[in-house]
Amino acid sequence: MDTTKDNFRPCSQFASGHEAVIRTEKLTKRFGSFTAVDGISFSVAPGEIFGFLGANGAGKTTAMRMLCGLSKPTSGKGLVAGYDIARESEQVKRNIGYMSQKFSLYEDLKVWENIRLFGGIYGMKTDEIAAKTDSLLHTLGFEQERDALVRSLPLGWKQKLAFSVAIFHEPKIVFLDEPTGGVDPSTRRQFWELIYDAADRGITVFVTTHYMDEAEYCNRVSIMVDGRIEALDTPAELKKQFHTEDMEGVFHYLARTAKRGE
Ligand SMILES: Nc1ncnc2c1ncn2[C@@H]1O[C@H](COP(=O)(O)OP(=O)(O)OP(=O)(O)O)[C@@H](O)[C@H]1O
Repeated sequence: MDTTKDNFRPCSQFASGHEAVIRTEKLTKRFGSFTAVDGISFSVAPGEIFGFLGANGAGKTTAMRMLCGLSKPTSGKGLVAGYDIARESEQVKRNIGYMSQKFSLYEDLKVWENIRLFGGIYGMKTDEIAAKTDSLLHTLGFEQERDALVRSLPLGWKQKLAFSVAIFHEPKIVFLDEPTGGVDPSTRRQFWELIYDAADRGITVFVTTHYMDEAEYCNRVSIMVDGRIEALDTPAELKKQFHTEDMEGVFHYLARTAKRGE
């Protein structure tokens, strides 16, 4: 699939509808007297690719950890896949996939062993994992790498495999925390083709990135500054609103007021 913005699907379908798969209301996280996430409210529709942007220290990872059921909110509410992130965190975890640059595959295991391991962790049955492994390796063009140690793969291949493993159990939502960090633009585009395929199958993609070309690929983008969401709309609308030609301009306009991460 072509990931140029002109070929992208219309965004109007993602206006805040009734059937949001992620919905937050004044979601807040404090560490002592410091407010890392400051009352954020937004919703994400099924199959949407939602970009979650912000400068260093804006609060993205803290917010994402709450949405994944890994950290309890101090106040406010969050529903993910229909479950309350504070009270039903185990159900939340069962209905999502997660990938970050820091936490992904086991380098000392083979490609197929990683697939089996994560399929098991996500609750899939052994025969289902075996049946889907061949088709996954085929889709990725990794048939020859089946028995290779993950350590031996180029970074871009590892990230594609990590993403595929994170959605192997067909979760409702996949959370991606800077999934393409350190990868060259051409490999990043290939990675985004996998994201588009997942979204076409109805999987909602919630992604943080520091790359503004990737922000253009999202259906909608939110931009956090010092714990708050300062802007949220389609890339086209944001550019119009901030009178800039690209997302880089929007981001810098908002991020220049940030007190954190200086
Ligand atoms: N466990 C913690 N205790 C105290 N402060 C924390 C804790 N976790 C995060 N913070 C602070 O909360 C703020 C938001 O951090 P967070 O990691 O969520 O930002 P981020 O937007 O993901 O940044 P980056 O892009 O650099 O990853 C930062 O100032 C950070 O130092």
